[in-house]
Amino acid sequence: MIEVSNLTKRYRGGTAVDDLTFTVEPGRVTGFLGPNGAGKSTTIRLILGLDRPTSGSAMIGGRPYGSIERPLTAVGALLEAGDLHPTRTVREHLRWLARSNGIGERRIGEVLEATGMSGAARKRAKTLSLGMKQRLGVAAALLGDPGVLVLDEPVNGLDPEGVVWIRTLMKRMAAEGRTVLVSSHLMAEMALTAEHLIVIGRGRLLADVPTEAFVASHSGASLEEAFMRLTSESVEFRAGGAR
Ligand SMILES: Nc1ncnc2c1ncn2[C@@H]1O[C@H](COP(=O)(O)OP(=O)(O)OP(=O)(O)O)[C@@H](O)[C@H]1O
Repeated sequence: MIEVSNLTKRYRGGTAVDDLTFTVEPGRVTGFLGPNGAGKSTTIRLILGLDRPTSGSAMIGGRPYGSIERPLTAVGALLEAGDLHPTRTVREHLRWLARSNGIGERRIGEVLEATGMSGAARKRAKTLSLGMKQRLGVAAALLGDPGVLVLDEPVNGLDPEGVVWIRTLMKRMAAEGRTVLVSSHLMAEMALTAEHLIVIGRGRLLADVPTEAFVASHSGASLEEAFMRLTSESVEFRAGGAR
């Protein structure tokens, strides 16, 4: 479970996350939505201890990320700009991560298999396509067999087969009782994947609802239309002029 309580992050230029409180429950895929600049990536970075909150807290299984021993065994994360050593091979990258978390060599083969990357194990990171990098990122997230998965825009760069694969994987992980938080701009994809939604705008919570109820409350509009209506006041910039 992920618990975000009164989380606030201010930068010199303004407030990215503004008194955000929500819980991500295990056993279902939770979609994390919001227009550009809403604060999704900042929230995810705060959950993963990559940045310090100005106030409030983000807990994973009751603990801040930074205090979790062998964090890969508790939380798997896929971030938009994953850092890959360019000349390291796929297997070397996973081995390096596994070692630092006390994870055995056998698990590397398992995650390569699970992500369709077995055939690419000896490829160097710099030669991977965007879709393969995404798959490697997912393999790294799965390494520690974690109970919590946090995925920032995982569909980016994936071809249609990859999109179905990641959707199926997230649903299976949730069905196994794991906590799955996934951010995306692709509403049609979220409608198919997420059972629950957390929507933010300008750093604030706009909705924390089951996907079905969210769409139903917007008189049968598509998720995309419902999202546009909810966030229309919260977009930072709009084509054609002022807010
Ligand atoms: N390191 C930083 N310094 C200053 N401002 C920042 C920093 N990181 C993010 N921001 C600002 O915080 C706000 C939220 O950004 P964030 O990247 O979290 O939004 P997002 O919802 O992930 O956006 P997108 O959908 O475009 O990825 C933006 O206004 C952004 O400019």
